[in-house]
Amino acid sequence: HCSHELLIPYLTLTGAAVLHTHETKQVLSYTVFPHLHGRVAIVTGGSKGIGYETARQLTSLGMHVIIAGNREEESQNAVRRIREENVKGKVEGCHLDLTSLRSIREFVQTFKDRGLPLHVLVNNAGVMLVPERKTEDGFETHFGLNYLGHFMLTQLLLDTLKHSGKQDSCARIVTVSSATHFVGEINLEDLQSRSCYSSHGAYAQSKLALVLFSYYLQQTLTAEGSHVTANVVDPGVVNTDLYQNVSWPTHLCKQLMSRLLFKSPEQGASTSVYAAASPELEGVGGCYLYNGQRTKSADASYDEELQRRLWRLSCSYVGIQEEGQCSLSSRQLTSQVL
Ligand SMILES: NC(=O)c1ccc[n+]([C@@H]2O[C@H](COP(=O)([O-])OP(=O)(O)OC[C@H]3O[C@@H](n4cnc5c(N)ncnc54)[C@H](O)[C@@H]3O)[C@@H](O)[C@H]2O)c1
Repeated sequence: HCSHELLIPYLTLTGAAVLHTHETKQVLSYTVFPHLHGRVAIVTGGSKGIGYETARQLTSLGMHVIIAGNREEESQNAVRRIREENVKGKVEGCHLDLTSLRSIREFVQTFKDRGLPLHVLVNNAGVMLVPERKTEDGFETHFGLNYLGHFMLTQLLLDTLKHSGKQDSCARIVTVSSATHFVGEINLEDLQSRSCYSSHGAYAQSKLALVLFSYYLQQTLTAEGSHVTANVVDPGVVNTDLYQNVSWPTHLCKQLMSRLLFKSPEQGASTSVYAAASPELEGVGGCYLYNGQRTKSADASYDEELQRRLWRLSCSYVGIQEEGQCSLSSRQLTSQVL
């Protein structure tokens, strides 16, 4: 973890340059996507950046989109801006703070109380390179928010997804990872990065964990014969606020080059929307998608033993039995982690 300090700036700049040379900054065409009227989606972190564009584009395809975010005003602004476009679907905001297991439970309860189906869950929210600090439940922030928060959210919504998916129209879980997962390492003995904290290593670990989780989830869904699919998306290098914590030289480079080399948020959301809505991916899960195409993820992400061990540990961290039932209260959980 501690030797990662230059990797994210390096990956960002080389990734952006590769993107530029291959001219892959196009927005995928949505005209081929079916109208999705009546289908319900939750987009975490849908108030800005890639998540906002994902929410906007899914709404324009006719979906009922719930923007799940931790900043009330930002979410309401996003909802207002999307509504102003006279889009075909419905959009609304709902409070969700992924750094709090209590907030995740409350969000899911509020959603379930409405009796709505759920056809698409986009696990998009994330932070990068935040200084060392803990979530409400005592987890390292990247691990707790980017990975474990989405792990918990997905687990709690799985029954609704399973009820909503049909044989010819599966419910879809779309999880946003990053090329940074290629340099990630999972340290099962120290998932909270206590022995040596590196914000770069912690971010990369959280993004690799999301890929491992998604693949294992797909295996269990297939084994059960569920009509739910799980795919992972790499949005590319996108001009968003995610880079607010990078070092000042990287920030300067980004300021100078982002317009030319980085994808716009709209372009960055293309693959998430593709994974959420494309007929080509009907019934297809367990893929790593980049620029609207299936591609290979890091070798470590296919390690089934690692997937299983991470899954088990994650279940114990959030107090969920492997069958998906809650066994521990938040209070027990906090004392266990701390
Ligand atoms: N921008 C890129 O180049 C890039 C590259 C690879 C992967 N990604 C991934 O794309 C996803 C979206 O990032 P972005 O680039 O749009 O960044 P962004 O900073 O614009 O958006 C992040 C979103 O996450 C939300 N969020 C942050 N903390 C939260 C919390 N505690 N609870 C709920 N929501 C919270 C924010 O409110 C925001 O809506 C992230 O998972 C990121 O890791 C981005």
